[in-house]
Amino acid sequence: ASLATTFLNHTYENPFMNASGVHCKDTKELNELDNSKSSTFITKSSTSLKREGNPEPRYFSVPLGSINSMGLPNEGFNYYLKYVIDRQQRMPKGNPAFFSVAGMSVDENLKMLKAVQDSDFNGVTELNLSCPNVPGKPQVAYDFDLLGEILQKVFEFFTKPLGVKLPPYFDFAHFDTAASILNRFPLVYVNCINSIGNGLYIDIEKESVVIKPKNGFGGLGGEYIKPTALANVRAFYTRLNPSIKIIGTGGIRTGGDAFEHLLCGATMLQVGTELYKEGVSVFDRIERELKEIMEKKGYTSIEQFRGKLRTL
Ligand SMILES: O=C(O)c1[nH]c(=O)[nH]c(=O)c1I
Repeated sequence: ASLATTFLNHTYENPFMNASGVHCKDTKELNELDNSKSSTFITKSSTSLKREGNPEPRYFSVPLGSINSMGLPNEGFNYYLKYVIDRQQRMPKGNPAFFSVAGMSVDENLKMLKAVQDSDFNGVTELNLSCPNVPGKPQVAYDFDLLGEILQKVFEFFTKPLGVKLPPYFDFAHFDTAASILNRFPLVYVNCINSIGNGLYIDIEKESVVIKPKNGFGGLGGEYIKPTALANVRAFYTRLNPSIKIIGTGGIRTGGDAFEHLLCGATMLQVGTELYKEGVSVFDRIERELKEIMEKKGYTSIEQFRGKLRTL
């Protein structure tokens, strides 16, 4: 069975990559990703200037997933742009990389995207509209007027491939409204989902929360969020123009989880919490498991079942 995946006219050897924010903060982590069985990588969401982020502990692995309130710590926009452009020069035949931006304002996002547009970067850009952990900043993707406004302004000048990272939605009216806005723009993908915002994990022995920022409230990842992630992948796959692909993120821990995201219609698959727990060897394991499932079912390619989720 082949895991070959064509996305934006490029064929990747498999659909797997990291989720932004995990194992992608600096050159060391990005190089390790690039040298792993991950088919490509995405950088940590960047702001114009370097940010320290929230006080620690701000990420905590728990049995069924993770909780985080990182607060957008990153090395700054120029650091990551330099990394991806140096890599293009080092590896001209390398798989296109993904570059994530998460400005603290519409203007900051426009400024970074203009710089990407004017740069030699030839990969894919992800506009993160769903960071749940910057105190006082409501998520753009939960403000539908702002969502339409920012995309309108972006596509007045941005002509390179652009996707958006979305938070989970939980209501059909929201799926419908979000999709009707997104369908107005030449996006190449939507990435569903970001962490489920503002969960609370308690350590019963200590009778305490486990992360310092926001009195312990943080974005949930891992097994907790797979049903919500699958629903969002399916909801947008069935609502968006076929030219807008879906990247499936959330709760991918095994080959079976990956298969389920593909059944819902995902093209690329991102691994976050499980990558944090296992390291880059997680890609070897998940790829092997997905191949085994496909062979047991008699599939030789992903196209044979992508999006073909049955209903009753
Ligand atoms: O707190 C973070 O840095 C963070 N954490 C997340 O769970 N999702 C995000 O998009 C971000 I920008």
